[in-house]
Amino acid sequence: MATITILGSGGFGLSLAIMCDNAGHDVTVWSKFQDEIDTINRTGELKSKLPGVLINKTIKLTTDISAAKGKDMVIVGIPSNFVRSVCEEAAPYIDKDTIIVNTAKGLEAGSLKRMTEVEKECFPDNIIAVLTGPSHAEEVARGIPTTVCTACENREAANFIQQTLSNNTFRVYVNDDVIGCEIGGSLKNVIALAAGVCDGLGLGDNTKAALMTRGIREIARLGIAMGAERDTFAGLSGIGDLIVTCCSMHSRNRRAGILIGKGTDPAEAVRQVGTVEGYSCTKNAYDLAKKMGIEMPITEELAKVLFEGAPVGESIKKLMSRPSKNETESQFLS
Ligand SMILES: NC(=O)C1=CN([C@@H]2O[C@H](COP(=O)(O)OP(=O)(O)OC[C@H]3O[C@@H](n4cnc5c(N)ncnc54)[C@H](O)[C@@H]3O)[C@@H](O)[C@H]2O)C=CC1
Ligand SMILES: O=C(CO)COP(=O)(O)O
Repeated sequence: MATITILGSGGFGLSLAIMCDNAGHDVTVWSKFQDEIDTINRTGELKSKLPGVLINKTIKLTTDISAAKGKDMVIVGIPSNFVRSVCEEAAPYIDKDTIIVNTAKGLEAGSLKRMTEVEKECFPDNIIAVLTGPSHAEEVARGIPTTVCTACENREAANFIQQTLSNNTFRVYVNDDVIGCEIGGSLKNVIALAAGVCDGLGLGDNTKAALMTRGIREIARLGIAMGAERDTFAGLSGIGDLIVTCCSMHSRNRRAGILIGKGTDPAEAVRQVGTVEGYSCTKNAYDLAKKMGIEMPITEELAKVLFEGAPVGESIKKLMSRPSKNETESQFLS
């Protein structure tokens, strides 16, 4: 039995809490918002985040962040925009031997840092790991078979996370490539948003296959330039998460994209859907690509659609009329 505090009572935090509680771990969920906890206590669920899923009564719920003290593992389940502020708030209470497990997918605005880099700044003495992969909360919470991976510079800690979180319906692989796992997990949201736009426009399956295939290429191109391993992008955190997010109606990124494709203003589409990590990640990834001199044509066009009012039709035309390429020669280079 492990002692685990999950920061964030959103869909993913709650789904992991249910899974860990079912596996016999001692689980506490922290929320910044008393109303989320009151709603769960009153109704047994949090319909706004995880409709139709009952939250185990054995899970402890609190707004007191000192509940992160004395735990084997603290799982960060907060949208990326708020990871730094929540981790700074938690830092005084976190013991040095607690393993921090990041699940947030995104890059920090401004600094363009990965989430585990942000967390390392907040918890300089702790081991920081990432847990990522194709894992929609709606399915994790219902015990639908799911595979993910965990990456950490400390192999012993990664093995501990694997042993602690694996069960009959949740299979955790260890991966040694922290950068690749985080970049794949964060940037697939950009491509999923674009895939949603194509679906909203009523484009075809060929289009989506093209977007996913060329999308993982440009994600890998950026990731490799940052120090990631090429193979990682063919794994769960890369193509695995890209497939589920581009194809599932659970995906908020895809759903926001569908609204945009049907003509809703991008900022309004995000407002309607809620947590749409791919929105800010498109800007952050595009800024990072420019800074590093990496070509990311789909990300660039999506940034223009989302933030500069570029017509989607023009962006698609531009992508389709780029200079001819040899797929083999240009594999990860352009
Ligand atoms: N939902 C999913 O299927 C999965 C989500 N993730 C990632 O997990 C992270 C969290 O996503 P979800 O749980 O889906 O989000 P969500 O929208 O369901 O819930 C977000 C939760 O974060 C907390 N929160 C929001 N604003 C906050 C603030 N200012 N300060 C402190 N806490 C705040 C609240 O407890 C809120 O319920 C995201 O980065 C997402 O990409 C990763 C894998 C799967
Ligand atoms: O990361 C996810 C599934 O692995 C969740 O995707 P959305 O944020 O698009 O819902």
